[in-house]
Amino acid sequence: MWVRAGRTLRPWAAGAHAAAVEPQAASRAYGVVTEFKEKPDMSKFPVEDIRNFSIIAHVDHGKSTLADRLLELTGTIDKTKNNKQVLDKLQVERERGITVKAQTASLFYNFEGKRYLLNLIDTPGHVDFSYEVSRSLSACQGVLLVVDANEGIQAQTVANFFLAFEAQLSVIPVINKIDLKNADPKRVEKQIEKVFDIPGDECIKISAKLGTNVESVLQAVIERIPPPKVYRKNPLRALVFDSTFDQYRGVIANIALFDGVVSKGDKIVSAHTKKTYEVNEVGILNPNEQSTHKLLGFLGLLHMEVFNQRLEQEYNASVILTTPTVPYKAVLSSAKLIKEYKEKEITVINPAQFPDKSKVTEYLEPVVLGTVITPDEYTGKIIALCQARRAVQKNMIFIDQNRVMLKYLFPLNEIVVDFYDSLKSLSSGYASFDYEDAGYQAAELVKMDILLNGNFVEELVTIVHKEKAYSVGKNICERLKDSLPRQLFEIAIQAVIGSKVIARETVKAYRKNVLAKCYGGDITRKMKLLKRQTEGKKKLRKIGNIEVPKDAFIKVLKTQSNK
Ligand SMILES: Nc1nc2c(ncn2[C@@H]2O[C@H](COP(=O)(O)OP(=O)(O)OP(=O)(O)O)[C@@H](O)[C@H]2O)c(=O)[nH]1
Repeated sequence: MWVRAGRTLRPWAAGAHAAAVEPQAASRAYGVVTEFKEKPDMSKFPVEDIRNFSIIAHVDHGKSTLADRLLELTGTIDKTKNNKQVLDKLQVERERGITVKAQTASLFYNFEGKRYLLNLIDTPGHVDFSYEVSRSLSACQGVLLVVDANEGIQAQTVANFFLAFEAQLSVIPVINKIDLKNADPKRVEKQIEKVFDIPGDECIKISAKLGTNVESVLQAVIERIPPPKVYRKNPLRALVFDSTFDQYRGVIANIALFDGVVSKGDKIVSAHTKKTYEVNEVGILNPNEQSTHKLLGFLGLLHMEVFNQRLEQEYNASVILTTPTVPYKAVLSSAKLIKEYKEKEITVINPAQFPDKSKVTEYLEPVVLGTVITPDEYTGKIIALCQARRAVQKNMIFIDQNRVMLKYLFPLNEIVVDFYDSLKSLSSGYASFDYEDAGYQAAELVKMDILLNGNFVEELVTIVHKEKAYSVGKNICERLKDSLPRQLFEIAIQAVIGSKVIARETVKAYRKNVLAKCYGGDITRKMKLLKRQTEGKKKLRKIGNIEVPKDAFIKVLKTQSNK
């Protein structure tokens, strides 16, 4: 349910109802929803007939396709061949065929003589976007856990299941793609029993693509997921689980209603900021606007490239990429710094502000508990990869005859750039990965600067583990050398810790043939021309403005943590 509020707020009420609902207007605005024959009066819609649920799964296991079928079955959209990932509205989602942003849709479904309101939140499956999953879950009472009948349980299936389990949500296992030639739903059912302790007969076997058995999914949502607990007589209490920005209408918030009602004209207060807003509109469909939610940096290379692409495509913005960083902590020893920061332990997000070792008792780095699920044959290579990323093994079990589940404690900075890409490439795409926050651990860290002809490249300042500083520095210099276009002057690339140069590469200058027009053998004239060229280059080298192409940064980042 959406509501438009004041200049600044338009909440989407997943939990209960809102008073003023204009679904016909919404259907015109967003183009995918057919008009309702009658306007549902949401203020009277019984709370016990509402279900808030999410679809969670590993990437590509078919969440968006299942969402399409559910939208069709409930008459929310017309049944046409063009309904492919209808909830994936962003241009970048359609181009890449993945869900990036959690989307919502409200469905009405008649079952056994009753009309139910089913609020569906489609979530991204790719590991870089898992923060969207946990936020969506906070608005739900249950989930459909979709598992591919051929691939079986993967790392994000496990991670998402535990997010739902810890949030005490009802979990409905759905085995999808049973139409595939290699589908083995029985094997997947057994995996679900073994790993999640859910009785196999609770699994619903479907083909989202063909629509086979999808109706039983809707019925299970009604029968197995409880309605939200909302007390309409209490004062309004709601959780904002997403927000977007419309340049004409302001901030739009998606909310799950816990108590009370929200109506047009209401004054509402943000518990966090204590600011007051006025509700201007209320509805039940999620619009198409962009999120302005500022992020936790990028959560992986795909996340970075997708956001870059979105900013360019949707806002025509030119983007400067910097090295991804994680929030480090420093326990200060310098009395001056403690006074300045007013605390002893500080969090450092900008590497440029990383305090020097002489002013610090210890540095701390964030760690995550990672889950890898892989066919047994790749286990050796994956263990070596994890060790190279300073990870510590916590567990290793066989989840069926030839699939292994590994648990490792990783320093976050070792996986944030390209661990996922490396894992995929060394397992021919078969291994899957997910991770969850596991606090901080002490670490020997240093700040490394990159210099081009003596000038700092701000985008490439990096915090690295002491043990890896030399190889990371060398790798960045080599990568930059390969990606910087040659100039008329020589470029010195240096990796520096403090005043110590730890790696160096040189991009040779273009050599213009100044002797081209100098026919014959006047040696003194030739010497003069060459001397003038050398002096000119020296001058250029000092003042030369070295343009670093944007893709050079991406190339550097892609391989940086492999070494
Ligand atoms: N054969 C078959 N293919 C399916 C089925 N369901 C989905 N697919 C295909 O699987 C691929 C992934 O489907 P999506 O619905 O985009 O998967 P997703 O889980 O939403 O993926 P993300 O949005 O990236 O997390 C697409 O090519 C679908 O056509 C099914 O039941 N059978």
